[in-house]
Amino acid sequence: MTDTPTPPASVATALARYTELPDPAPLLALNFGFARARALGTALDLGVFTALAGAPRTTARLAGDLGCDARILGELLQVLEDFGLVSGDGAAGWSPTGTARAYLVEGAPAYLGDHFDEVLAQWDRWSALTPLARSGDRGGDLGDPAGRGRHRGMFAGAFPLAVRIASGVVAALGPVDAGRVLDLTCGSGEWGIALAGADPRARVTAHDDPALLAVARERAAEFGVAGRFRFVAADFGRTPFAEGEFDTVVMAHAGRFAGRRTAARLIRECARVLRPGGTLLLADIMRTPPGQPPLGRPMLALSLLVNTENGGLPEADEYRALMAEAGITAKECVTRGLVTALTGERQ
Ligand SMILES: C[S@@+](CC[C@H](N)C(=O)[O-])C[C@H]1O[C@@H](n2cnc3c(N)ncnc32)[C@H](O)[C@@H]1O
Repeated sequence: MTDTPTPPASVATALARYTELPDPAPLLALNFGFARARALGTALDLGVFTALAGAPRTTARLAGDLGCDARILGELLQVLEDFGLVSGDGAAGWSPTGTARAYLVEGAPAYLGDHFDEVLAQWDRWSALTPLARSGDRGGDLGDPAGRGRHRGMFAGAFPLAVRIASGVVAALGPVDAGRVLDLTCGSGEWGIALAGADPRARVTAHDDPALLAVARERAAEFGVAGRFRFVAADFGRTPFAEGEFDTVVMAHAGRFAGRRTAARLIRECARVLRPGGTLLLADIMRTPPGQPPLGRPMLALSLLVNTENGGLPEADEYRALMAEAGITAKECVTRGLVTALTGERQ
């Protein structure tokens, strides 16, 4: 046996400057995160998961079917295997894993590809984060009322995620007597659907832009509650609703995109159309829900600065203050994952 030679003292000292440092692996993963997102986006663009869902295919066959270069597609499939999204191999055939079948195959009820597309479409805006950080000049249109309907993939495409949370929050709030419900800026309608599911007598008015209402209508039908829904397209600045018309009003995920001034206006509108004693359910991602871990909140806060003109993550107490100004007394507070729901009673 030969002894491993001891490096000269000067080499050992120099080496220690590199080996006795914290593990850099998390930094490398962060730095390469953009490539992972792009690889998933390209697999969705090409329709890889949808094509493989029918029957396993070899790399060569899939390349022919999708009109792709077999070498690059082969490497992409290896990456997707590494992500846990396909299994098999290039010669015997690839198949989507359970996660990919559930969320990445077009036509699946929980398909998230439209939402992911819209998130990836923020690429250029995020690439300009450095000049934004220097100048502070914001300009994204994600919260701009004029841009509504353009972000259908972002909002309606997230239904499979949102309906789980909305149902969980409604269940956590306990038995509901929702009555006449208004879901203001309802998106794909998950909150109205959750309330209609919890209260078989609830009748829901779903309000948004026509493009989003078409999605809400389909989703309400999917859940068998469309017969208790009506759909009202209107700008939230000029709604046709009467004073005190509703027992329950939902305002979900609107304030953080729109900014404080518009959120205050929306909460005043909720108060106006609620009957005295009626309930406001205000759900949003809030900055620091008491006793909750941050999860992805800091990144979402940054995303609102990148993608909206006025948006930002609000504090629950800011919403409580806006509710109080509008004549609504805050009551319960429930957090599920990233979403916090405040309830309040109209005075
Ligand atoms: C972030 S989404 C929230 C959707 C839904 N409430 C939810 O919880 O998923 C905001 C919604 O507000 C709608 N919206 C934005 N500006 C609007 C306006 N001026 N009038 C009516 N709806 C508007 C958009 O179409 C979009 O569906």
